Amino acid sequence: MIEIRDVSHSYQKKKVLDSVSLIVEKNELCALVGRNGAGKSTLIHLMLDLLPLKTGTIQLNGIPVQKPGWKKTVSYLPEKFQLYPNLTGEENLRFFASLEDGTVDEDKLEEKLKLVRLWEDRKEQVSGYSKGMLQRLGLGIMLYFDTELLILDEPTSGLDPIGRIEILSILKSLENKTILLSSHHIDEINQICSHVAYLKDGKMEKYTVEEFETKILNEGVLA
Ligand SMILES: Nc1ncnc2c1ncn2[C@@H]1O[C@H](COP(=O)(O)OP(=O)(O)OP(=O)(O)O)[C@@H](O)[C@H]1O
Repeated sequence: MIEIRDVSHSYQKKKVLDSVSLIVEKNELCALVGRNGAGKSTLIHLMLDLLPLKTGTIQLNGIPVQKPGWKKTVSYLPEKFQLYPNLTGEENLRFFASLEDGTVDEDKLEEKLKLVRLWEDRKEQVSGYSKGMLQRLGLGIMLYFDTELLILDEPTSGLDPIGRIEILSILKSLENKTILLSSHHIDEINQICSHVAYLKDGKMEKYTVEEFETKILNEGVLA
């Protein structure tokens, strides 16, 4: 569960988030939507303690961000995940998996590579991977940690239609996950999300996908 209450953020004198509140319930898939520059990345960075939270509170699964333990509750997939191009897909996953305590769970490694449909390509250097494969590997690394809470920054950005469908179908297949993903595509929001958190002029409103389509979409907020 994500609980954001009265969060504000300014860059110099420019107020980007103005007393933003949002609850994402357990097992909910919620899209984070707003025009370019609306403050989506800023909010995500505050949620991950990548920016200092000065006003308001953010709790992830009941743990306030900045307090010990919150990092273990959440995994984040940035828009561009930095992989090692000269390592294979499997070696990349192995590297990130081992960062926690130096060990790798071999069964889990296989399970996640199969889940993101890279088992057959695991021995190939990632410099030879397509954009879609790179993004699926990033997703596999994220899922290796088995956190209940997932935050994804434009997970299908720059992918061709097939690459997007592959990412969406993996996300759709996940069980017992609470997911917040930023997106500019109503078709993908429609396919996998139940709710939309809409940022506009520094304010946040939450809608069901149906409400969002009827009330907001004619404002032309999405690509
Ligand atoms: N480090 C910074 N210093 C000053 N202004 C910033 C900084 N980071 C972001 N901004 C500004 O804050 C506003 C919100 O940016 P942010 O990246 O959070 O928006 P976004 O909704 O993620 O945009 P996009 O959809 O284009 O990724 C923008 O006007 C941006 O120019």
